[in-house]
Amino acid sequence: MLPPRILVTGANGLVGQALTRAAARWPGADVLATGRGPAAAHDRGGYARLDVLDGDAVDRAFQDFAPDVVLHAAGLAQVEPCEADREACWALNVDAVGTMASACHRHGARLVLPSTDFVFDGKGGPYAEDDRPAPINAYGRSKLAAENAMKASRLLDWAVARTTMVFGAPAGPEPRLDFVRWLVRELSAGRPVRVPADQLRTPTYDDDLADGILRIVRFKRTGVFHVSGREQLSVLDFARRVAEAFDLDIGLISPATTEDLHPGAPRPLHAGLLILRAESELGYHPRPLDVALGAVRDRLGLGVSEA
Ligand SMILES: NC(=O)c1ccc[n+]([C@@H]2O[C@H](COP(=O)([O-])OP(=O)(O)OC[C@H]3O[C@@H](n4cnc5c(N)ncnc54)[C@H](OP(=O)(O)O)[C@@H]3O)[C@@H](O)[C@H]2O)c1
Ligand SMILES: Cc1cn([C@H]2C[C@H](O)[C@@H](COP(=O)(O)OP(=O)(O)O[C@H]3O[C@@H](C)[C@H](O)[C@@H](O)[C@H]3O)O2)c(=O)[nH]c1=O
Repeated sequence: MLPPRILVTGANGLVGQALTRAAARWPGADVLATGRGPAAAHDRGGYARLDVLDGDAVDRAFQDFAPDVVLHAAGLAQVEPCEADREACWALNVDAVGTMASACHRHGARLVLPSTDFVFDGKGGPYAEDDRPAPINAYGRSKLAAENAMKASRLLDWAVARTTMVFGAPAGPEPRLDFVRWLVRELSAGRPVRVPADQLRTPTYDDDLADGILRIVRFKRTGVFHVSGREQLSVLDFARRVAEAFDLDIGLISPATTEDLHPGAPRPLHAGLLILRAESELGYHPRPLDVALGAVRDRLGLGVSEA
């Protein structure tokens, strides 16, 4: 396909930054990164402010930039805040997706939405694309509703990329750290941490996720794809692997139950994603977990040579 014009929303976030970097590597592609505040880190391509809750601003962005593809990474990706303010969660995670799908339909653009393994109930993971969603918290319900809003829209050219427990090393101010950077910060400071031993996930390196999503675009695929790491492990075991990869003290990590840690916001326990479809149809091959953790260590300037 001809190099497309790609609009990224939520481009200051963890997923949005990775998508912007990956899109900018597409030879000839024109990339517009957009976000609510000032640009966090976009040294290639353009950046513009765009509040996706503002339908008029979304329309203007389509008129001005005329995207062929929208990678919609703006969202509320935190479980507790979604429980605490369900209206705000719904407005951003569901209504704004409907607005974006309508705009894409009117302007003939494709739409790709990152979603989550939290659309499932955690009784039977890791999950395949055609397993039955049954979310157990407000965040998961909002993401499933967003998926359904895309399916119900008149837009034909849409894709959902479900992922989980994304980690990386994004630039800029960090209101909320991902699991790996949070753990590295705590262990580096010598603080003990309690992490869930009863949750299974398939943690995902941000650059691998972005590669998978750009493959969906390049191969013009539609529908639901699972794009995550391939290794399923407990959050406790993941924490231990992080400690090993960063030469930190494993003894500071102790097991807890999800119920103890998150009394007001349940998580699916046996979750994580099967990526067979992405592997076979997109040639998506995420790097092994330890290689990904080494890459994060390098990106954070904590590699062996820098240590
Ligand atoms: N992280 C994960 O493990 C994970 C797993 C599964 C699915 N996902 C999905 O991936 C997407 C991105 O998540 P993330 O981890 O990148 O979250 P994130 O780091 O919190 O990034 C979300 C971005 O959305 C922006 N945003 C919020 N409200 C906005 C608005 N009204 N207009 C424009 N931008 C707005 C935020 O802007 P500010 O910087 O101004 O707050 C932030 O930069 C979400 O849909 C999430 O459900 C993430
Ligand atoms: C980042 C962080 C984690 N933790 C501990 C408690 C959590 O149970 C555990 C795992 O952290 P997280 O993966 O950030 O928790 P989480 O259960 O909120 O994560 C989820 O977030 C959703 C947005 C995604 O869609 C899901 O795929 C998943 O990644 O680590 C903290 O105590 N403080 C922190 O700041």
